[in-house]
This record gives sequence, structure tokens and C-alpha cells, in this order.
Amino acid sequence: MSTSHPIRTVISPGRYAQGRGALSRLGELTKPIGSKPLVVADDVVWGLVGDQVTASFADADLPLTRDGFGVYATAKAVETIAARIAEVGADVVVGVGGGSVIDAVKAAGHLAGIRWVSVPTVASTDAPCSALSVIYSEEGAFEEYRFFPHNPDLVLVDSQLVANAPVKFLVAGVGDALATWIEARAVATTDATTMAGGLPTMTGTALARLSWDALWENALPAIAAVREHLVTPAVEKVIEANTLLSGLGFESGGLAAAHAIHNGLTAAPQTHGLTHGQKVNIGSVTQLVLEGAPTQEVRDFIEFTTRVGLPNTLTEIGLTTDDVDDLTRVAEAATAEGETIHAMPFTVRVPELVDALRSIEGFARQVRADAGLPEPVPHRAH
Ligand SMILES: NC(=O)c1ccc[n+]([C@@H]2O[C@H](COP(=O)([O-])OP(=O)(O)OC[C@H]3O[C@@H](n4cnc5c(N)ncnc54)[C@H](O)[C@@H]3O)[C@@H](O)[C@H]2O)c1
Ligand SMILES: [Zn+2]
Repeated sequence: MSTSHPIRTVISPGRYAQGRGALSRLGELTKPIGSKPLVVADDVVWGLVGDQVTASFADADLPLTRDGFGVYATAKAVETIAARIAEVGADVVVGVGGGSVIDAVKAAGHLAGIRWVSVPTVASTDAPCSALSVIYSEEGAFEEYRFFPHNPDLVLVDSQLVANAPVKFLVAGVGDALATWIEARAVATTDATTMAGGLPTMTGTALARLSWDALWENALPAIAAVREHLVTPAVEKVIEANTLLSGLGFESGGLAAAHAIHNGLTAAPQTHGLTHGQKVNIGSVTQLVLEGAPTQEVRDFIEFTTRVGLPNTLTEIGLTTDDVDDLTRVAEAATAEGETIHAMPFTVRVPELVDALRSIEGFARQVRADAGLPEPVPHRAH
């Protein structure tokens, strides 16, 4: 074990590029990174972007090989991509789609010893910018974080593509990004180790805060615009907050209870079919409860996330206050050794976490009723 003093550190992608039509620049911006790309995208995504990516690579004189992708970033999916990298002799791997394909591609690039590029086609998570992947079982339960020595060399987001996608993806990304500040501020108080492998910096913490402020100001108009597939300045800001600010903010600012609770929730089959950001939002509300945050702050968070369209009750993630056994399993997974919940300024134990989770149902219903907001609609896992 090292006896040296801990360091404060910030890590980031080599380049972040965002804008309407940015996909047409993919070939040009990938060329300095590698000359033999392997592109990984599922058939839905390839149906949306295949022509543009093909044209952009042709313009840059880059050869194109595209492989498909399944549903989850599993160990097997990672191995399959790594094997294909070796087979085609690729020197850069490009993940195009949501957080799952991007995570699988990052892990495969690392395994194969080549560089990697993220092309998110939705602003649904802060996966594209980070130097880590979240690995799942074939059933979609959280297995492990894998950390890499560097971030993607390029993250490229086409804002029009993001605005064309169903709005639920942007909503999920807002949920993932709101958690970033709630977690980073907890980590800043404990000075715990972040996902970047050091203590938090002013920079990481401030970016997490900036993400929160940008969302509080722009999320509602951006969601309204994306419903109509429009790109407005608010949409651009929310895409940047969800993808870049939240990415840098969570990685170099640190994760705490909200994401550990998300990981715990993946152990409950009732939550399958929900997006990452939806489950994270339950984690955020629960973290606020565990912290004993000011009541007005919890109220504001419940009201805002209801307006955004995020779940803040158990009902909306397919659970009830009676599911004590399931919630105990969730709490056990969330408090497992190595989980980021241990970055909180106090010890979180299973019984307290189960009660905090059960408590959000009644309080969120009350807040929503007081504010004239709709009652929660039950989620049914498929
Ligand atoms: N590594 C990290 O730092 C990090 C951070 C946050 C989340 N994550 C991970 O990200 C994953 C969740 O990612 P996700 O929520 O993006 O879901 P996803 O990647 O699992 O699924 C996205 C789905 O949307 C479809 N899709 C993509 N672009 C589309 C478009 N433009 N229009 C229509 N459909 C489109 C895809 O075909 C796919 O079915 C989880 O595994 C989570 O752990 C990782
Ligand atoms: Zn997340």
C-alpha cells in the first residue's frame, strides 16, 4: 500500500463536440485518433445514423466496419467486441447509441488496447465522457464498475439527433444529471475518493453544481422543445449538462448514495425496463431523506422532478411500501462493500435505508397533492 499523500484529480475526454448536425464531422474528428475504426451500434440506432456515419467516414477517407449490439453492457458483450477489434485489426472503436453500447465499447477498447470514441445518440446518461464502464449480468443486474486509465479521446453529440429521439431519454438524462450535484456535495463534505481515483477538486465539484443550475433553469423548456423535436438554446444546455457537465461532475466530483441505491434497485426485477435516470432519481430523493435535508428542499426536488416526468415514488418503479423483502435486498446491494454509499458523511445501514426508501412514497404523494401535480402511475416490469 502506498504511503504517499492522496492527490486531488480531474479527468476528462480529449475532446467534446456538440451541435446540430455534428455527426457529419465524425469522420474528420475520428481520423486523428485512428485509421481503422470499428463502429458498434444496434440496428435501431444504425437505422437512424448509418447513412450519415457512412458519408462522414467516406468524406474523411476512413474505412467503415459496423457491428451490432444487444441490450446490456455485459462481460460477454465486452469480450465479443474486443474479439472483433482483433479480428478486423481496428485501432479505434466507436460506440454509437445509449449508455449501454458506449460502456461496452469503452471496456472493449481498453481490453483490446486501442482508443475509443463515444457518440451518444440520446442525452440519457452521463456515460459518454467517463473513464469507467458499468457492467451488468445478462438479466440486467449491476455487477461491477470497471475503471480505465483514460477517458474517450472524443465525445461527439449531434443535438438534432438527440432532439429527434423520444423525449423519455432526455428526461432520464436530467435524472442522472440532477443526482450529480446531490452526490458531489456529499463527497465534498467527506473529502472521499471520487471515481477519478483521487480526492475531489474545486473544479469537479463546481461542474456538478453548474450542471444542477443549468438543469433547474433549462430542463422544463428543453423537454417541451424535444417533445416537438426542436433544438433550442435550452435544449443545447440540457444536452451539455446531461452529457459533459454531469459526466465530469460525477467522475471527478464523486458518487455517493443516489447511485448506490440505483445499483441496489437493479437487483429488483420489478424495476427492469426503467431507464438508468429514472432509478437514479429514486436514489436522489432517498439520499435527501437520509441526509435529513431541509423539508423545503425535498419538496422542491419532488415537485421539480415530477414536472420533469421523473419517478419519485416506489409505485412508479414497480414497488410498494409492503415489498419489505425486496427493499431489503435492494438496501443490501446498495450498501455492499465498495459501494459509493460509503462516501456519505454518516454510516448508512440496511434498516435505515429500507425505511428511507419506504418513506418516499407517502411524502412524495403528499407533496404532489399539495402542488396540484398528478398522482404516480404504477410501473409494470416487462
Ligand atoms: N459509465 C458511466 O459512467 C455511466 C454513467 C451513467 C450511466 N451508465 C450506464 O448507461 C446505461 C443506460 O444507458 P441508456 O439509459 O442510454 O440506455 P441504453 O443504452 O441501455 O438503451 C438505449 C436505447 O435507446 C435506443 N436509442 C438510442 N438512440 C436512439 C435515438 N436517437 N432514437 C431512438 N432510440 C434510440 C437504443 O437502441 C437502445 O435500445 C446503464 O447501463 C448505466 O449503468 C454508465
Ligand atoms: Zn448515472
